[in-house]
Amino acid sequence: MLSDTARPVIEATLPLVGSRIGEITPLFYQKMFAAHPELLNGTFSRANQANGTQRQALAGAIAAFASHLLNNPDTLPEAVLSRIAHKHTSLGITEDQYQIVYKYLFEAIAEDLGEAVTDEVAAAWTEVYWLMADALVKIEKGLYAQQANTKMWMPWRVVEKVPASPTTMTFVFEPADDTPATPGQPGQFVSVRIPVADGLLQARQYTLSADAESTERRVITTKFNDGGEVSPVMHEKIQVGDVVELSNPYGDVTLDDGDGPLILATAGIGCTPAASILRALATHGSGREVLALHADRSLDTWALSDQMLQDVERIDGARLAVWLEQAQPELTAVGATAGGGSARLDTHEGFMNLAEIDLPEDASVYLCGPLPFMQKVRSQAIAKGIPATKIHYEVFGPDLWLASAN
Ligand SMILES: NC(=O)C1=CN([C@@H]2O[C@H](COP(=O)(O)OP(=O)(O)OC[C@H]3O[C@@H](n4cnc5c(N)ncnc54)[C@H](O)[C@@H]3O)[C@@H](O)[C@H]2O)C=CC1
Repeated sequence: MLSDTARPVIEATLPLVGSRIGEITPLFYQKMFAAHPELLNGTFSRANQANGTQRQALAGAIAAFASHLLNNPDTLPEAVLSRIAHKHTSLGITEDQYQIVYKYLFEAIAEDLGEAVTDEVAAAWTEVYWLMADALVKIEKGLYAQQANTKMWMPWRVVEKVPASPTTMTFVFEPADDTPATPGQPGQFVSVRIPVADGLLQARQYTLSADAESTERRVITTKFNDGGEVSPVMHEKIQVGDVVELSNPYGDVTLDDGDGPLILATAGIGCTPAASILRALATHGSGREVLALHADRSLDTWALSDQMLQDVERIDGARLAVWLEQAQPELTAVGATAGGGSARLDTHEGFMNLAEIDLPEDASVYLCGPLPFMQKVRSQAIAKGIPATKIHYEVFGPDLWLASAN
């Protein structure tokens, strides 16, 4: 916990650090990459550096962590740390890298804040940094220890590559060596690491979209991001037979093993964790009550629609409702695809609105989709009486929800 010496210093300087964190974090990354360019080869995302989301997420995490320490002196923000640790382990982050980050972060703080960084201020913020770093290292060691192997990256061969909608592609991989694979959990992701156009290695996280528990295959569904670095290579260059590097599966937004009702609310390519959860429930013959809700632009853009509809059909207690921005005269055909199950398919126009439907009592809610979608649907769920503690959400990429909350 924060020491009695550091606490008043953090209290006094948090507003200043908070107001300058947007300037400090880019300076930090600039200094760190100048000294350690190798960190951009396979560890940090060059795209998230270029578009500024990585530094916004770091700024948000630091501010959230320091505020938490002040407001809740006896606890650590477990949810924030867990999310970061799962992302770190999927990228193979090691303990010694925290020392590198410390050095350049504190150089950036000193340079930006100048004389305001007295020895006392530096010592107090150093304490905050190591409280956070040590907690992350501990969680990350635990996550690495749970794996079936000690490797960060393993070769997997593409055995299938099929479009899941006009802009999305499902890839199925099988192991390309005899490294024992860790079974994943529905809701988890793997990092995919490939060389991009100029030969630099870049990694991205993709949710397992089916058969998450398998050790024999990994299935992901990726969206083509025009102007992106990784998905265009995946969609246009990677072919069946090619070998790519995958991490072990990570991610803490996973299906709980209770038997209570579930609401899976997704939008766009955010459908992947829900598709994986539905597949697992169908495979295990689950008797849970499941309400799957999905929002998309049109029927055509809805990736994995057939898979989701078919799995909903296989789960006795499952229903599905979709919201499509564009009116779809052919919507009734959706039920037909799923074997005549239109009675369990409810269709709406526009953005998702929970006020339009009945929700099961006492349900756990899983959200995944663009940030404004998740923020709106979370508020709608709370307005319908679902406690915030029962609402889980998965953020693809740097966690800008945290940043936007500060
Ligand atoms: N959990 C996450 O962090 C996820 C993040 N994303 C991010 O969102 C980006 C766009 O994903 P796409 O699949 O292309 O989504 P999209 O832009 O096609 O939108 C999908 C659906 O989300 C809903 N939506 C979008 N904006 C909304 C708003 N302001 N209010 C309410 N609903 C809204 C609409 O129903 C829309 O049809 C991705 O590139 C990714 O960065 C996407 C999926 C999951």
